[in-house]
Amino acid sequence: MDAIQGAYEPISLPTCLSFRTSLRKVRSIKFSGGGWLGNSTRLRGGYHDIPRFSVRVKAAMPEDARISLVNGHTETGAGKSVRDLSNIGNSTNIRWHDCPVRKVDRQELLQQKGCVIWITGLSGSGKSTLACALSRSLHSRGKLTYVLDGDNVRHGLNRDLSFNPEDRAENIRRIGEVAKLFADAGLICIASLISPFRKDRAACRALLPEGDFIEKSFVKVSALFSSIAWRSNH
Ligand SMILES: Nc1ncnc2c1ncn2[C@@H]1O[C@H](COP(=O)(O)OS(=O)(=O)O)[C@@H](OP(=O)(O)O)[C@H]1O
Ligand SMILES: Nc1ncnc2c1ncn2[C@@H]1O[C@H](COP(=O)(O)OP(=O)(O)O)[C@@H](O)[C@H]1O
Repeated sequence: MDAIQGAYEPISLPTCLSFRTSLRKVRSIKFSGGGWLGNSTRLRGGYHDIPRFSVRVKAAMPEDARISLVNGHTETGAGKSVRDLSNIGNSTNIRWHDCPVRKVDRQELLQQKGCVIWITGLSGSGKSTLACALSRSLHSRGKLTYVLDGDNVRHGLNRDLSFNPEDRAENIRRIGEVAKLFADAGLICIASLISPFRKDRAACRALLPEGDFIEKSFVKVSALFSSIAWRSNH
């Protein structure tokens, strides 16, 4: 797997990079290419054991600059292009704005951990039933939840999408991004989608810190729970 999984937040070129990495520990980030002299930035606090971080670059970064992550003595990431990591194209106007009220503050207020529970399974397998039962159960325990159901989202945000593989991927990508925002808001977001392709679900998982994306294949894992939930209402 690539050490650098792609842009985590919008990157405001040329001064700010923020991304996720699959490396458990990253010691420094190395810049090269574009006439740069292989600058290496040591991350404060030694090793970082979080899967994402931001780095501010003071000098202007050339378009063909490449970055690598250095993990101890090993250099990984194979010089990913900064431009490839950006999801805002050539714009230099879009910048990431941090808000002083952070996820931890919202979690503290709500007394819960924001996360995504992703329920996947075939059409008619009981995903929506399980999502609603779970939401009701958590709600009754004072937990704030929100269900993102494939059917419902296709009535609005994703009404322009069909069921071909490309549109399904886009459907899942958008819902993954919305789910990430809900989790960041401190909610327990329950996404209920067919989401048939593992790579699309993996991309959604990669948007969140480790442990904050809980995936359940409805048919295999949750059938029993669903049966109980369903029977208790029928
Ligand atoms: N091929 C095809 N043609 C017509 N309608 C279809 C098709 N596939 C799915 N559906 C219906 O769309 C509902 C939502 O699907 P999803 O958004 O969860 O699918 S996906 O994740 O994008 O694969 C889905 O809801 P559920 O039955 O609740 O899964 C279906 O009602
Ligand atoms: N555990 C269960 N046992 C029997 N029927 C169920 C169960 N869970 C859901 N159902 C029924 O199966 C149908 C499909 O459920 P639904 O939750 O809409 O599935 P999905 O969201 O995967 O399409 C509904 O009629 C629902 O009432």
